[in-house]
Amino acid sequence: MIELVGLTKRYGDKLAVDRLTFTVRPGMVTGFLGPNGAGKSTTMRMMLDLDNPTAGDVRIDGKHYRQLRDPLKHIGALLDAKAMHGGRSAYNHLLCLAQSNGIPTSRVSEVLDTVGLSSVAKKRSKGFSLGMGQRLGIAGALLGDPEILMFDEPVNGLDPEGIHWIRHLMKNLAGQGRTVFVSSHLMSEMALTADHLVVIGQGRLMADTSMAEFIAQNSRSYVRVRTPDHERMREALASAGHTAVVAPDGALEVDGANAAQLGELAARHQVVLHELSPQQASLEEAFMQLTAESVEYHAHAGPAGAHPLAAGAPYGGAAPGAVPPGAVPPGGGGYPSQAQPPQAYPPQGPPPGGTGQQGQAGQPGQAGQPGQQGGWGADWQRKKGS
Ligand SMILES: Nc1ncnc2c1ncn2[C@@H]1O[C@H](COP(=O)(O)OP(=O)(O)OP(=O)(O)O)[C@@H](O)[C@H]1O
Repeated sequence: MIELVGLTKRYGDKLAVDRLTFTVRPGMVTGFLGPNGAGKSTTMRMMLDLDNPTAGDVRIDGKHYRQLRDPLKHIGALLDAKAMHGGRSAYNHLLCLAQSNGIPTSRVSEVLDTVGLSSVAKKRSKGFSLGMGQRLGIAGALLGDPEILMFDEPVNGLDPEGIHWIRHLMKNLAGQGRTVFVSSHLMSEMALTADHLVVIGQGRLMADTSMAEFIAQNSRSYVRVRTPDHERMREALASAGHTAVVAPDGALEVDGANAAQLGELAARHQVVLHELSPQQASLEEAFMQLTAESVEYHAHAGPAGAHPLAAGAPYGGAAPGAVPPGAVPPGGGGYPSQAQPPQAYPPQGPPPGGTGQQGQAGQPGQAGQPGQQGGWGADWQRKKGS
């Protein structure tokens, strides 16, 4: 379990993390989301004692990180896959970590096998691709068989097989009762992996809730209607007081009525339907809805205006909350509060000033803790059994 109480970090004028209070619980995958520069990496660094909080506190199973004996046996982390000695082989990199944390040498080959790097174990890591580096970083996190695992953008650079593998790895680790805390900008991947979400924006806590609740609370549902009798359906909708938005493919997205009501409405007006499908927003849509106002770094994709079909007023009259012209986002979400210039997400390129990920040379305590041999994995096994 990881507990944060009022955790705050200020860099000069910049309040990077603002009084964060939440608990990351065992037995589930907790996703850590936020726009670029929201403070995710800074928060994770403070959890690992790589950065000092300006105020507040963070504890790992009730202790400060620096109080942990052999920290890799308690918490394993992947923060920056490139933060390793490139001249060392993958095997030697892990061997150093193992020896300084009282972890048996045999574990090195085990984790190399787990992450699929056995065949390049003797190769220097500086020749590794991004994805291979990620795998090596993940091997380092798993080395001490810890009960808490933390991954910052773990799928970055992984191929589809690798993404599939890490998804199942995280689920399995959580299924064993471990605490798994993972940040990612890949919403589709997070939707498949995380059970619980912690969302921050500009350093502040915006949500701490289950995946299902998050999507339900931060999105609208609507019904997608496709018909060759466009005009007649439009008139039918207007007569019933429903508002519709035209999706880029010409389908109507109707709020405020369920599929059965719309099917009956169409039947009464003798409108042929080719599609009538209730839509649940995706995690990405819900995330963008919640964080729209806390996005600091906007990219601009070109001239304003979405799909040409969206240029007119929404069908069915000017209902309150109707999407204004040009506001239907690509994909046709049509959420009123996204009525702003189109934005690519995530924005391309680094934010001004960088994200400050320099110097994350692994976890403290990965070196300099010799003499803790013996009992490897015992704590974890004991806790699992208790
Ligand atoms: N060492 C530092 N010195 C000064 N400012 C920093 C430092 N580290 C981070 N910041 C600033 O703190 C804010 C939060 O950065 P952080 O890297 O934690 O965000 P993030 O949510 O991890 O972003 P991303 O998703 O882009 O990785 C940013 O404005 C960043 O520029």
